[in-house]
Order: sequence, then C-alpha cells, then structure tokens
Amino acid sequence: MNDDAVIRLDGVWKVFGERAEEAMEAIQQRNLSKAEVLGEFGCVIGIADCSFEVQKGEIFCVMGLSGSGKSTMVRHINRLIEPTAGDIQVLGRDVLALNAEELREMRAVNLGMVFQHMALLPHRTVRDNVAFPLQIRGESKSRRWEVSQRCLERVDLQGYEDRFPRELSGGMQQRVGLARALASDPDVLLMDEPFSALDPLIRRQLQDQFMALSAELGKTTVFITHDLDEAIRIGTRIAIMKDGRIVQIGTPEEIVTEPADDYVRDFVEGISKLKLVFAHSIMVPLAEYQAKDWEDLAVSPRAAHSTDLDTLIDISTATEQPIVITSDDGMDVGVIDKPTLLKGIQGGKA
Ligand SMILES: Nc1ncnc2c1ncn2[C@@H]1O[C@H](COP(=O)(O)OP(=O)(O)OP(=O)(O)O)[C@@H](O)[C@H]1O
Repeated sequence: MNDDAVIRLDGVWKVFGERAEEAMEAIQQRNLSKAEVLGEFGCVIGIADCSFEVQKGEIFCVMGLSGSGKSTMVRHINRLIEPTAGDIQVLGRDVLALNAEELREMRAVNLGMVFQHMALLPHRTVRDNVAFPLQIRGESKSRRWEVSQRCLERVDLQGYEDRFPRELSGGMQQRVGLARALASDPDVLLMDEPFSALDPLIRRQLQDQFMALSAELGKTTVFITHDLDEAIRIGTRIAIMKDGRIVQIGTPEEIVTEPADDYVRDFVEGISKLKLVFAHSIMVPLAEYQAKDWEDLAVSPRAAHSTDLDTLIDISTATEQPIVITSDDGMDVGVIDKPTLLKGIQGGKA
C-alpha cells in the first residue's frame, strides 16, 4: 500500500440476498452477470470487484447513475455494510478484523459522515447539534462549546448557535451537518450527496466552502455525487461507477480527455474542457515539433501543468507565434501552435 493511502479497498464485492455466499461462489467460478445472479439466485450485486486507494488529503469523488453502487461502496468503508468478499483497510487497519468496540471507536474518532439530509436533532440548538459527537464521548461542556464554536465559524455559521434546525435554510442545515462531522476532528470524511438537495447557487457556494475547508484542514474525503460537474469541480480524483463496477478512476482532466468507454464519454460530452485540460496533454513534444527556427517562438513560455486551454486561447488570439511549453523546472518541453490548439479544443490529442 502506498504510504499515504488512508483508505484501501481490494476486490470488494457486495451481493445482497439470502443466497449471497452461494451466488458469490458461482460468480467467482462462472463470471456471472448482474442479471444472471438475479435470475439464478434472486440476489442483487451491489458492488463488484471494487479496488482503489485514497491518499491523504484527497477529495475522492465517486460518481455514477442512480443504482450504480455509490452508497453501497462508501458504506463499506465504515462497515455499515459487510462485504461478501474482499479486503478493506482504513488508516492501515483491517476494518473487517475490528471487534464491535474497536469499530465503534473508529467510527467515532477516525470517520465522519455527512448525508444528503443530515437528520439534525430538532429539539437541540445548532450548538448542541454540532457538539453532539463530543457529548457522546463524554467531553466537558466548556470543551464542547469551544469546539462547536470553532466548527461553526469554519462553515460561516457564527451567530446561529442558539437557533434550532427548523429556523435554518436547507443549505445552512447542511453546513451544521458538516460542522458536526468536523467536531470530532476525524481523519476521513464520508460524504453521501451532501449538497444534492440544494439549489444550484447555494450548492456552488457550499462546494467552494468545502474545498477551501478541505485544503485548510487536509482532510481525506470520499464524496459521492451523481453530478459529474460537481465531481470535476471538487474532486482530486474521480471514480466512475456503472452496475456496481468501477469503470474508470482518474483526475478530472484524465476523465475528460481520456474517457475509458462510451458510458464515461456520454457523461463527459457536455463538460467544458477549457479550464480542465492543461497544456501538457495537448502539446507537441519538442522533439517531434517540426521546428523552424526556435528564435521564432517568441511568445513567453507557459507551464505545462498549470496553463489551461482558456489561457492558451487568450495567448493564441494575440499572436501568430506558437507557444513554448515548459516543465515545472523551466525546461522547454513542447510547443502548441494554432492547429494543435484547435485539435485540443475539439478533444483530440495532439
Ligand atoms: N439493502 C439492499 N438490499 C438489496 N439490494 C440493495 C440494497 N441496497 C442497495 N441495493 C442494490 O444495490 C445496487 C446499488 O445501490 P446503491 O444504493 O449503492 O446505488 P447508488 O449509486 O448509491 O444509487 P443512488 O444514487 O440512487 O443512491 C442497486 O441495484 C440497489 O437496488
């Protein structure tokens, strides 16, 4: 396992139904499809052979259509669901080997959950809702107040401490939920469609706020969404699921520029690439560029990994010269001329 991996799933399967073990054996021997497993055993495949690692500090988005297995997969991480087969590690510990007490402790100390509808406690104030995990842990009142104050400030809800959940908008309630998840300072946040019920503007604000918070606190997050725009906006990497299987894992740029199959391609089709695709993925490598005189490449060089299509278009409209692309350490590594840029905008590799 990579040293920085906080979560690791290895060949995890979940088969729902009374004959799950039997069905699992048959799947392993005969490679049955989802429909065959349903027909033959009356069992539903929730997730199939899922493997991935999430590194420290990543926002790992899990994206797919309804019923593709997103929630089932994430609920394995805190063992709300027991796998039918496979291994699961969190912070280097074998989650499936934990006894009830150890599991309770891991959920309380290491893992925080945020859901679509946070089910705040209606008769408790915002402050007491946020402090609830600490109360369960037996922390003193002054400590609870101090922590809940800090967490409410982090989600911009200072001043609302003494309100009740019903007095807050949906977006504010979700922020209280996030503050509650942060109160126990978990290593990992598991977020299941936390912003999906909110209107687009509020949703965007919460995404921005969450990204800033995540960068500041360095939390490792698994974030479920059925919205590729959201996954691309906030994800360090994205896992795309279909029929219980992971069909592709990649950075937003990789998903958009190199969709693994037609399913992913369909999702990606409507996504604007201008802020997602960077110079390195469309440039012609220097060695292959049928260069005229290097002196002609007069435009000031641009960095391969931080110059997006949008910026390249701006530069290119102001000059006829090709653009020199440099590596992180300032070496010239490639060239983008107008035909290359047009190809990049259309989605073709140079
Ligand atoms: N407790 C259960 N018993 C039987 N089948 C289940 C159970 N939970 C989930 N499933 C099935 O497992 C598959 C994956 O469901 P899951 O809820 O994980 O999908 P999802 O991608 O999270 O969907 P949504 O976006 O609608 O929440 C579906 O076919 C679902 O019907």
